[in-house]
Amino acid sequence: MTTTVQTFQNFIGGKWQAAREGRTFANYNPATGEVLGHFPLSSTADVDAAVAAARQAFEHWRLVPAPKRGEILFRVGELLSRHKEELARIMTREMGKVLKETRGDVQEGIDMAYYMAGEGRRLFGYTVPVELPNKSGMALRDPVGVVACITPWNFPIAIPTWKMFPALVAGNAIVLKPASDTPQSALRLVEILQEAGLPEGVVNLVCGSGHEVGEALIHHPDVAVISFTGSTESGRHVAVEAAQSLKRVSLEMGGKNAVIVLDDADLDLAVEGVLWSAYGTTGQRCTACSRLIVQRGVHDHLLEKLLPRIEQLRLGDGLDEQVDVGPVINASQLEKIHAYVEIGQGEGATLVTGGACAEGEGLTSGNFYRPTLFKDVRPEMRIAQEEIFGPVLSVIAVDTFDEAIAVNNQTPFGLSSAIYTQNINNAQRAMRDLTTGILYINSGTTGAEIQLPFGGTRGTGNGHREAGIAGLDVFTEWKVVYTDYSGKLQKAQIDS
Ligand SMILES: NC(=O)C1=CN([C@@H]2O[C@H](COP(=O)(O)OP(=O)(O)OC[C@H]3O[C@@H](n4cnc5c(N)ncnc54)[C@H](OP(=O)(O)O)[C@@H]3O)[C@@H](O)[C@H]2O)C=CC1
Ligand SMILES: O=C(O)CCC(=O)C(=O)O
Repeated sequence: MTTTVQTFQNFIGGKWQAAREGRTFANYNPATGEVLGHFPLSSTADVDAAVAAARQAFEHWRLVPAPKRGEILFRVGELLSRHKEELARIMTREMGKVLKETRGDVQEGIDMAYYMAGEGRRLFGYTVPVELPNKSGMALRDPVGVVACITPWNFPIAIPTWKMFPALVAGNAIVLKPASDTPQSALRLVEILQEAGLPEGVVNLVCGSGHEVGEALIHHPDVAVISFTGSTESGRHVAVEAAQSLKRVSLEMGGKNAVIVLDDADLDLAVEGVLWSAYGTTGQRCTACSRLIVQRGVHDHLLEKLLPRIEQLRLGDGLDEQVDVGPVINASQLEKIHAYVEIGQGEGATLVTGGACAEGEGLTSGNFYRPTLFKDVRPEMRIAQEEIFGPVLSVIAVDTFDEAIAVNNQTPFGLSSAIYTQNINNAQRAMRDLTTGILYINSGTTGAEIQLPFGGTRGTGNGHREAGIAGLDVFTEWKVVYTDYSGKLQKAQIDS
């Protein structure tokens, strides 16, 4: 039996169309190696067309009252809910994480749609008293223009929605460039936006490589904002290049997140949090826990409890509801993970479990890596400093809480941290002293909610945040308006 593999298109100016040069690329299921579809391998000409369409649409969209823009997003939320299972399955096939997780990914998009729909009736600015009589002053949020959203493969629906929905409710138009590993999820999301009634040109989708499509967006003079999530290496490049034209850039990049377990912790609770934040989503979350900083008093006992749980994790195709851990995204990521395992061994860390590709029934055609645990890791080792983005956890033993705080803070990243303690004083100190964008007390390092700001310190970002009210900032320009209704030149104006 032959099955035909579908060829998909870009979405530009409200029309589905092939790449102008007619090129395509294939996308594969990381659990099975199956070809999922052919997608446009776009060039600068496609980006130019998409930006022109967005630029034109912006002039109308910015004039649509924000509550009406919000109503369209509300419909998007309803459509995403209706298609949740279908979207989750597309995502699991494209990037491998298990259905529970891809359902959660769609749910984040739904939450963001409803949250930003509400912002259509707020978009709060502020008014303050001014110095002169018969004069008022207010600050308003204006849209910025065309926003380029460049997104990674690990949250193929959620992350595009974190960027697009605040940008849209604020009145901007969009060009989305999805990761080459997950174009179909983005394509289906854009179809839903179209079905919800978004006017043509307001959202455009251009598939293709970072080196061609991404570069063309960074350098395009009509792109006002670049909202990027991905690796530190690519993010730094985006920032450097975009600086030439003083483009606004928001960056969400890597993490080296830690769970701290103190001597007074509830160890059963800690095991649960560590297990799922380290190995859930195959460790491929920017918030994944890759360091376990544990006080020596409970070190051995914690590892005794954790090890069997790691070894019991079931690997396989994420479409199987019995599976706990799906594949790694692609072969080059598999190689990178294994190279880090060799680096860890070379540095003198003790490999406790894992450390090899997984074999066995149902695993031979996919990119599976065994959940891996290192102990005797020192904070300065590369496996404790660099982002691996896979199922590898490094255990660092410490003597004191002070030492735990110092170790947590001594990496180039600062996205998410967690602490397990039953002592309120320790929890309060953690809130004060851990230099992290997100802190969890008595739960693991993952599970962000969209109504609060998301992002990190140090090399994780460049100071911006996604989600919550803060998520509107990069997509809006403050405009201050003074109105003088005295009808005459006032004294303070003459004095100044
Ligand atoms: N802090 C956060 O919020 C999050 C951070 N991440 C980080 O993302 C990384 C994993 O994602 P991954 O997709 O591998 O990251 P990449 O940086 O490789 O890719 C991210 C996006 O950037 C594009 N891109 C690549 N090179 C360029 C370029 N020169 N110019 C413009 N765009 C480019 C990619 O396109 P293409 O796919 O075609 O290469 C993709 O769309 C991890 O490091 C992870 O920590 C992930 C999720 C959340
Ligand atoms: O679950 C979370 O903390 C959100 C994670 C996320 O967005 C990511 O890892 O890319």
